[in-house]
Amino acid sequence: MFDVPVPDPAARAAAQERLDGLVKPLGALGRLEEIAAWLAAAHGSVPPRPLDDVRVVVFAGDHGVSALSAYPREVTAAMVRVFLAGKSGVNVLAAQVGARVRVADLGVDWDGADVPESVTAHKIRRGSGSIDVEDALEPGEARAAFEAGRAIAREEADADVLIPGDMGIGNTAMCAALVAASLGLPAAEVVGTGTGVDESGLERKTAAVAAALARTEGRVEDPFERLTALGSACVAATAGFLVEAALRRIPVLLDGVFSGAAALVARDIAPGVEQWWLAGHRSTEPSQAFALKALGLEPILDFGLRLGEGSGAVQAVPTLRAARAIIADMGLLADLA
Ligand SMILES: O=C(O)c1ccc[n+]([C@@H]2O[C@H](COP(=O)([O-])O)[C@@H](O)[C@H]2O)c1
Ligand SMILES: Cc1cc2nc[nH]c2cc1C
Repeated sequence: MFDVPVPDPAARAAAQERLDGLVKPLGALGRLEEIAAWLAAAHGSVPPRPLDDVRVVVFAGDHGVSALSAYPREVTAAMVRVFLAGKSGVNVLAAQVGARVRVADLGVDWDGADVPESVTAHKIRRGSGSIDVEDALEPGEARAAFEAGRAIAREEADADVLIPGDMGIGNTAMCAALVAASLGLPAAEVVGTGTGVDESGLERKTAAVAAALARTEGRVEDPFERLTALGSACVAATAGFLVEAALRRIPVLLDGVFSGAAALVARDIAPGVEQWWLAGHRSTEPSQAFALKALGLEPILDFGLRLGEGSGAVQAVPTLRAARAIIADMGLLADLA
């Protein structure tokens, strides 16, 4: 069991009092005020710390159901090299807001011989089982991956905000299955087009997710069993990363469908962790919408993004900085001449 801390209620109350006294009509900065109070509670200070140190960790892994993607399995490993070269979407978007990007290979199906040890240090396995016909992970691997994700969060514990990203061809089918199993939803409601499958691709994907749910029915109540049956090493690690971030009082901006699926499982493992999260953006995947609704999170941005990698969440960083700025720098009504 985890003793999840509660974001500081005194800092939240002090932030709210200051927000109410700022030189504006009461509540006129809307959602920005909510975010400012949330950030103050998470950092335990008014104003919150400047968000100078924002870090993205891209959890990479292959999936047994990669044939359900619009792109070939080999893209996952190739993209690890793109992240390292600084040329991915999230590298470029993170650079815009001064965020750092780290990639962690939890389960890519390659040897990655010439990538830095820091990338593969927490590797659990190569690929995962094809969840429509077999378990994703061997017994014990879900917990090992969860612990690996916790270790990664400990390595990044100086951050002011953490962002989980993802790279893995086929991972949207895995996410749909995890979300469906977590919330008791049918495959047809949660499966989306991922990287852009056509109508027949969507049918095949829905059938595979339905088969995965039928195969594992009755044994996915336990979150670690759910990760073993339907998840992957990278999503289990992300759940561990989210839990450890909350234990260390680090606020998190969730990204797309992969974040949402990991977050649902993390919340089942450690209830209360969701208080440490904001949803950076709404992705196009239906299972992300279900996950965010169940977590009580309203996305900050809605740009129709479906890239993953952490790319949507990094774009919400300026909004968090704006929320901090109002509380740090605006004048007070009481000082009006
Ligand atoms: O973040 C999202 O919501 C999202 C939606 C669609 C696709 N993706 C990315 O695309 C890959 C998974 O798509 P697919 O079609 O291969 O399952 C994976 O690398 C994700 O990061 C991500
Ligand atoms: C090129 C490419 C980049 C990605 N980044 C995240 N998912 C991806 C899927 C593809 C196909």
